[in-house]
Amino acid sequence: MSDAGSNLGLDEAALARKQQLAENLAIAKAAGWQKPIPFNYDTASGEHAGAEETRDSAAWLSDAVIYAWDDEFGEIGEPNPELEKMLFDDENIQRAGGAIKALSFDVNVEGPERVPPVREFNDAGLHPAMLQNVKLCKYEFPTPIQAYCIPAVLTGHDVVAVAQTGSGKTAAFLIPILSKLMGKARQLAAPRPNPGRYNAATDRVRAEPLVLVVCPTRELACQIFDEARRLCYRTMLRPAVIYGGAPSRNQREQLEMGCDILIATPGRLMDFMQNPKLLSLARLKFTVIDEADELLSAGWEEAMEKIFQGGDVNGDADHTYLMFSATFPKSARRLAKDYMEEDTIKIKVGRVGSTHENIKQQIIYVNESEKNQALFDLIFSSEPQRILIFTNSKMKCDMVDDYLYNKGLPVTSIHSDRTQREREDALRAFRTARCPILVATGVTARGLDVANVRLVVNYDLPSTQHDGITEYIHRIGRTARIGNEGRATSFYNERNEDLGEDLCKILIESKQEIPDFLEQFKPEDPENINWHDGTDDESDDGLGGAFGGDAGGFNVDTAGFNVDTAGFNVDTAGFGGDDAGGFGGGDDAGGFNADGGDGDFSADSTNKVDAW
Ligand SMILES: Nc1ncnc2c1ncn2[C@@H]1O[C@H](COP(=O)(O)OP(=O)(O)OP(=O)(O)O)[C@@H](O)[C@H]1O
Repeated sequence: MSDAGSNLGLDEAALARKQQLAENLAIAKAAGWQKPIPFNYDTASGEHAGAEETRDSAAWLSDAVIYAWDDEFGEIGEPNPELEKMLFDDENIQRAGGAIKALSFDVNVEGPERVPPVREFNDAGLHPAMLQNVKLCKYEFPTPIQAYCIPAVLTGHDVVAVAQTGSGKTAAFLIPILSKLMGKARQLAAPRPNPGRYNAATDRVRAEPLVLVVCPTRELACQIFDEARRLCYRTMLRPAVIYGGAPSRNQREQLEMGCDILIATPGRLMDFMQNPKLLSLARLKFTVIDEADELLSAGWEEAMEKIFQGGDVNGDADHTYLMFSATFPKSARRLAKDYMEEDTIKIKVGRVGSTHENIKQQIIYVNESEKNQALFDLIFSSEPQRILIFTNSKMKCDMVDDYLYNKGLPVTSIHSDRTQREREDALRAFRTARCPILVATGVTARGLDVANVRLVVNYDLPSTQHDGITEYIHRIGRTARIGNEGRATSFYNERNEDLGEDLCKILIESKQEIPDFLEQFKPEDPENINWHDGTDDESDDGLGGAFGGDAGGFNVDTAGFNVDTAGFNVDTAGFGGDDAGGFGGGDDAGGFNADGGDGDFSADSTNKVDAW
């Protein structure tokens, strides 16, 4: 065939593709989907444009604006209406939904002293600035994990806390920690230039944070930073975030202005820890390990060692450690014990690794070769909505993205081979619904909090070799957050039989329908499920059995619990006021008894009621 002939062939094929795309676009449009926005990799990738050059068009998340404190301010800084609007009134912020009751589980607390739950933020003894910020966030009531974590942090003991996805764990640690520091920031914080008159040439300082929050993914780090920006509003506490993939220079510049709350991914943290002129951890009062079971799993050992006892990390007893997650398999719990104090307070909401009924889970049988069509049918079976689709490999992720794009749908994708610029842009497009469909690998499963994700699709179910049911719980937890409702549809076939049993158990536990093809995996006694990962096995979990069945620890009956009559006095409980530094709030709170009794607390008591 001549060159001209082959060109003609190509042109025809290209023309046919164009026509097909136009037809697909028309179908998608008729179904209500907006036009897809192609992602321009040429201009956005680091190689072509250079990370620094694209800064003005799309700032790195680490450069997001924080409240500018002025040393002339009194206890609480002047309001900044523009920033306030940006931080608290963004239409894309997640808001609590009406189905909040589903997050109500038995709360099991174990520790050396009584932890009196707080039913209202007003009663939690929070610093006035924190209380204001909580109101601006539109948080009306503490979630169960917050109700117990706020007072638990007050006791000064280490804390391990486990609660379902989307139940407000980030605020559960940030609110008490930051509130506590607000009353003492002037004494505790390292000297730093007055931000109002900062001169980068002469005023740079070493960052000496009081709080370190470590989490496994960059996206999650930025999200925690966002929450910290909100909760530090109008205070002198300066949050900063450091994470891989984005230019170190920007992050270094932020640290050089001073930093009280450092949110970090482990790799970048270790890099920066090597430069003692830039970062010192000697002042740390709190270290939080978020998604702790992930960070305690293989691959992160070196980072964890350094964070717990490396370099100049404050090794004094006034340094409190906290660990949080929605899942905590037994293997991770054993490791956690090596790092935590003996008298750690352990809080679990419901069964460790469980999920809630607000997620309507559906498992459908789909052969590998039919998955694209099944996905198409699923997407078009309901109104346009925000959808998150998980695949097990980067290649599949790209393939599904291309497939949906060619079907005329507004889709984008994210995985670990993408540059950080691409990752941030994809997530921004998803958050703002410019691209309401996001295809992702597991990298984004943990922690991601995007408002209004109505449907999660497991195009591939996670294999048991890659965290199986634990990853499933985190993935489906991207929908139905904080009292909202959502659906999680998973494509199942014979390749997923390894997951069948656990899947079946989760469906039973969360009162979902069991499809026929999973009947074979039904446990003999559905009322009494045995979780092989040890979540219901309290023996030898390294944490004193705290995360086992009901017999370990105690259940506090919050239904019959009345803060006022129970004699709990917030003023003496430690937070706020002049005495804000007295982390011995637990001493006073120790006399508190949830049943209004004599305060003779016993860790074995099993007063059972539900929270929230
Ligand atoms: N008390 C509250 N009232 C209303 N909304 C809240 C409250 N506390 C937190 N939120 C919001 O709930 C959402 C989910 O919180 P968060 O991301 O901390 O959940 P999580 O428990 O850490 O979930 P995951 O396990 O998936 O990481 C966030 O958007 C947060 O702003």
